[in-house]
Amino acid sequence: MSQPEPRNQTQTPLAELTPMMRQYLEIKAQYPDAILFFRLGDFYEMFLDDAVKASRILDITLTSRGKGGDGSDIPLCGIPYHSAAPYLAKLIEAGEKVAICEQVEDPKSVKGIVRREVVRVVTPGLVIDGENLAPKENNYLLCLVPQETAEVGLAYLDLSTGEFRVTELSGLDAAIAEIACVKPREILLPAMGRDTGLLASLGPLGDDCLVSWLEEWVFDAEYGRRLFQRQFSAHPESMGCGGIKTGVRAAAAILHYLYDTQKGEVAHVRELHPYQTREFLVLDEATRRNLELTATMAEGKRRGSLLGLLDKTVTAMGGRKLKQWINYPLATVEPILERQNAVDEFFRDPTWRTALVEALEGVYDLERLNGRISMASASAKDLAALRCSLERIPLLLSHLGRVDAPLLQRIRDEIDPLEEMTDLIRRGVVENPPFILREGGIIAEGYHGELDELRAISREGKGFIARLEAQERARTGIGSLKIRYNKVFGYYIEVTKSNLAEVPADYLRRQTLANAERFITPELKEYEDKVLGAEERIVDLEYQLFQEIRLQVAEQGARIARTADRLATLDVLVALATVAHEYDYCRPLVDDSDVIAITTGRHPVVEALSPTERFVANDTYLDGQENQLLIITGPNMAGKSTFMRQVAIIILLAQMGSFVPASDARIGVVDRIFTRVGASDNLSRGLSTFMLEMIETATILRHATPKSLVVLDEIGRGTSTFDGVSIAWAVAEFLHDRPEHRARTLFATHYHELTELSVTRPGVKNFNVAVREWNDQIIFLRTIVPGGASHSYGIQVARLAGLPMAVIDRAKEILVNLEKGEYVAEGVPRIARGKRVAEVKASPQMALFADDTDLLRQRLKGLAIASLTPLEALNLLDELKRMI
Ligand SMILES: Nc1ncnc2c1ncn2[C@@H]1O[C@H](COP(=O)(O)OP(=O)(O)OP(=O)(O)O)[C@@H](O)[C@H]1O
Repeated sequence: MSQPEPRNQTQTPLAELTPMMRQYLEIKAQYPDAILFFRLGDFYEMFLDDAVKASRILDITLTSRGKGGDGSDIPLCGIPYHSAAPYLAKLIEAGEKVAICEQVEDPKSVKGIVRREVVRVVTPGLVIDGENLAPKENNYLLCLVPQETAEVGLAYLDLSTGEFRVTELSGLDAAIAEIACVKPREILLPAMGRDTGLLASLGPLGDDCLVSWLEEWVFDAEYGRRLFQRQFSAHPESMGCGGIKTGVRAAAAILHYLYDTQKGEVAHVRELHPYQTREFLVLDEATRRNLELTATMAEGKRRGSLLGLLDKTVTAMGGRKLKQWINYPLATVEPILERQNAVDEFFRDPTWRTALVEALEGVYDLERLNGRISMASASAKDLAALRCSLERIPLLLSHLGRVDAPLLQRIRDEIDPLEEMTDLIRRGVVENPPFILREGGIIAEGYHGELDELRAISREGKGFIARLEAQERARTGIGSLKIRYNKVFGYYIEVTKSNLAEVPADYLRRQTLANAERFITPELKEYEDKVLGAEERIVDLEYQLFQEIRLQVAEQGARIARTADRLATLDVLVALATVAHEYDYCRPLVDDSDVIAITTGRHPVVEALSPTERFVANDTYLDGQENQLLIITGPNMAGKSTFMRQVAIIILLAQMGSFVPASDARIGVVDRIFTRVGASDNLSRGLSTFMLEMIETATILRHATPKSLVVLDEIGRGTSTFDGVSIAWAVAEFLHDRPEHRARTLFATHYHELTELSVTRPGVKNFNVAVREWNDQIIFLRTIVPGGASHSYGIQVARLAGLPMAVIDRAKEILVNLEKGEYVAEGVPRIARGKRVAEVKASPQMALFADDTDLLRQRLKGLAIASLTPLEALNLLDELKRMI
């Protein structure tokens, strides 16, 4: 959804419009690319093109209001302001921006038109309200600053949590891979990129999110420094961003956009984390997709992906952190071991894990609560949720009393119980406050003296009325006398017509009804003022006190953020231990060697998704030397792809700090995993399957290092057999022979010729996936065994797939003849039997050919070879040749 062109809202001259419409158009002109929610009393109204668009998206009635200067109706639609949230969510979900324009003066105190201002622009990348966000997903706004010659700058922010990161990447391809990993909801790009086809180079990534173009001056380095100063009170250099100037410009542009849309401070965005992708195990876009790390390839679902399997986290923060760990596995041994030690400690003690999970279960999304609190949009319910969460901390800490793993010790020491804050909210806010802030009932009894007094008056007043009623009944002797209340008259005494004679002289008449009269007394009036005044004051005071409490909590935002982060890490570590225990994983030995040795490894997702079918485990050994490149042959459907993916996933799991699905594993840390697997669905970039395959292969050959893992699945199959074999062969040689690219490689192929590489290349080893033939059927054993496969069994697999028997039989005939190298005159494989033979014979050409053969035969039969001279023999040969 790229940003629409600014529209010409109306041709009407401003002077001819009503003052309100003029005000509307003036404000709208400042927000041409947003839908303007224009506050009119209890409604947000939308006009003109906005109204047409919004009524369609929201499925609400489009009406019209007055006339424009040209006499045409002005389209209009509106939504009630107090229930705007779901409508807003729907527009954002549809990729729209919404500018919220409020009345900033009290209409009662203004003559003429009330002043209005846009107080906030909500955009898909800057959503903070819980109901618009998936709990376990981040909501990122990303900014990309491409450069011709230097590094590309990239920064992204989740405003709902305050997470803000920045990096630089070499080239647009690397940046695109990073964008695919971050999956932002909105991308900011420099306006100059409009003319250079920047959006087109982003391909489908640009279609999945809103693209907003920012003017060039926003990216000015000096302006960026000023924004850093305003937000962080620091220079980029002191924040570790000295070496990434383009990255800093991207981050600063995000700050600019934030200020421009939020109109207020965003104090919870208090840190910016610079990072380099090479600090992590690098995975390109295709590899992430192929390995189905966070979404399945076919449907893009979380369920069925690695994330879906591992996600035993119980907090939303933990869920998001786990996804980050999968997206950014580590690439150095020390921190991996640190996580492993922690997982190991939990792994050994299921009871302890259960206790921790129970304690964590009561913890709400502290990161997002913190964001809303700091942006003053948190409700009293949010504060109560914060209190509930913080109340779990003492219990959690008591469970972490004795921990050995240094990471766990750090987590324990850095989780801040924030007792004084828990105490403040407990004292200040009632246990279960209402959602609405302006109707009272929020602040707890005993928190504020004046509030308590006012409440007593209000309560007392009500008691007084009841007593007064009894007293007046007794005084007047009118049993049916009632004291009532309505909004117009306040409190009054009602006496039916039949009792009017008994009314005392001090009653003042207020209203006459058909069969009753209403009176007041000075005493009643005095109490009324007190009670009603108190109730109004209570609501105001409660709101003021609530804001004070929220502000005090906001001041501790940094502490809440740190605690939230540590709790999230704890949640992930416990989840990984739980998975390891449930699926019987082992702790891998992770080191700096070149060895990848896996004993009885399994594919974690395939294994878990088909619990009825036994998953056959396989060993793997790669060392970059004698076992550097494994050629894996075997029939279709045998399990080659599954095996190779499983090796890649086991490495990734190990580098996340997780245990792995194997009985034993040693993983020499890998710098990048490359995969070239099957046909990609990326045809929308306008490339053919083969072209794409070759582009991906080219990338691999350029970037693979001896520390990388390369997975190649049937490369070359998108072209003719001879071309395919040649390319596959040359690629394998390249990866073996070039020391700088000697990556540990798994190479699955149907070209059995490739197994011959092992004769001349010492690092190449052949393996195949074992199958057994039985009664012309094929049974998949799924075990990887040394040696090359003898057959492809493609026809047997086709039979399993249900191809008609006629086709299967015919294919077998053709295969036999192809294998014998027999061809008919036209180069078609010679046919032993079958229908086509008869058809061929019946054709006139072939009949001619048959006659010639007979003639040839007759001529040869009649020859007396012994009596031929050499010259006659030569002439005869010439004649025979001409005959055919
Ligand atoms: N080790 C295993 N144990 C049990 N089932 C397996 C195993 N490996 C693979 N499978 C199952 O076999 C099916 C086919 O596996 P896979 O796609 O890996 O075969 P392939 O050899 O790559 O086939 P093709 O050459 O046609 O791409 C998978 O759907 C998977 O469920």
